[in-house]
Amino acid sequence: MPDEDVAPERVVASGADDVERAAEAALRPRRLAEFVGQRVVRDQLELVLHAAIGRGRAPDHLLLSGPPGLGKTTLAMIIAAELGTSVRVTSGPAIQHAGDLAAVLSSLEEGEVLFLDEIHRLARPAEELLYVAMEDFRVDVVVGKGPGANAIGLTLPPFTVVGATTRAGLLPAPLRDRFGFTGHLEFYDPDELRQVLVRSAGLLGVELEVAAAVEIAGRSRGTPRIANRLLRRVRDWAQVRGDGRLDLDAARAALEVYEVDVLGLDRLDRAVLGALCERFGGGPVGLTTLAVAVGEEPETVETVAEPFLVREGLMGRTPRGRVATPRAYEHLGLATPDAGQTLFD
Ligand SMILES: Nc1ncnc2c1ncn2[C@@H]1O[C@H](COP(=O)(O)OP(=O)(O)OP(=O)(O)O)[C@@H](O)[C@H]1O
Repeated sequence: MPDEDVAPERVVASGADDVERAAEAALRPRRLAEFVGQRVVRDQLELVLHAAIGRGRAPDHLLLSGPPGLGKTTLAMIIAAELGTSVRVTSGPAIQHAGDLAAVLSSLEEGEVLFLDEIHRLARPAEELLYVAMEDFRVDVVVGKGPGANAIGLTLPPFTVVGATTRAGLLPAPLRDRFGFTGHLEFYDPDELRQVLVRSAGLLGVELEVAAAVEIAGRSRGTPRIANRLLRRVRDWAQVRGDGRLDLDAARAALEVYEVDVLGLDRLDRAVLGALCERFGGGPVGLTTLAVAVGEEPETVETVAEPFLVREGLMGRTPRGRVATPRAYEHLGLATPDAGQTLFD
């Protein structure tokens, strides 16, 4: 799970736990043509892949970057499918020692894709081993221990690393430079999310009315993972409390139960924003003070609530602390401080 997602139980958290990943697997598009949105990256990838297929060679190593839940894992699987090859999956945190990576690398078949999720979290020795493997298709395996230890160089068959990262900026330059292509995934617009939802509903075998799809899409924070999760919650509501139909009423009622508002804010987001506007007069206020006011750890406020609030233009970060924007007051149905002053001046 990406490190910024510390609260997987939030219905709007952008990360996923293992149970959810299993549910997601069934909804993954399998080919590039089924992958909704991300027109630029899709276009670029199509070129890279078709050129490699035409030459009968493994393509350059490919890096995918962007926030959690936008489709990096999905694209890695699609890349392997388009190349007609298999994919081996591992991640930075799963590789404890360089030897773990050497074992994976030396078992790769010709043309295989190695998907390295959260590549920015690889330990240094493993990273160095990866440089050599990516550049020279070679891995040095140390046999024995102490003074009698011997490094044996193994030649690897050509393969393609697909790296995924939520923090491209954290990748050391030598590692970044070994990728021949970097695709940046962007947040999806509501119409793209609506298409994701319609496709997912079809796969789940439920009928989703257009108005309900639009409603869910608008509250999904630009993220297909969240859209699919909200769809499953709406389906639950329709089954248990409704008449089974996924219509606008069901969508609104379910999202109210899960306290996801019209912008996709949940209870924590609103608590942070409410404290900022009402208790601190719109700020500026320090992160720690703000976190204490809502009974959360500063890290949770900073990594879970804040990025979306800033992206939505509801909160600003200044050198003196966090500030609420006029849009925040408007969203919470509060009078802006300026409007208040005009009343009493
Ligand atoms: N473009 C898309 N079209 C349709 N479904 C998508 C698309 N992108 C993502 N999804 C769906 O969203 C879910 C999450 O996608 P995925 O696991 O690929 O995200 P991720 O970027 O790898 O996230 P993480 O960084 O947390 O691993 C999956 O169920 C996937 O099917």
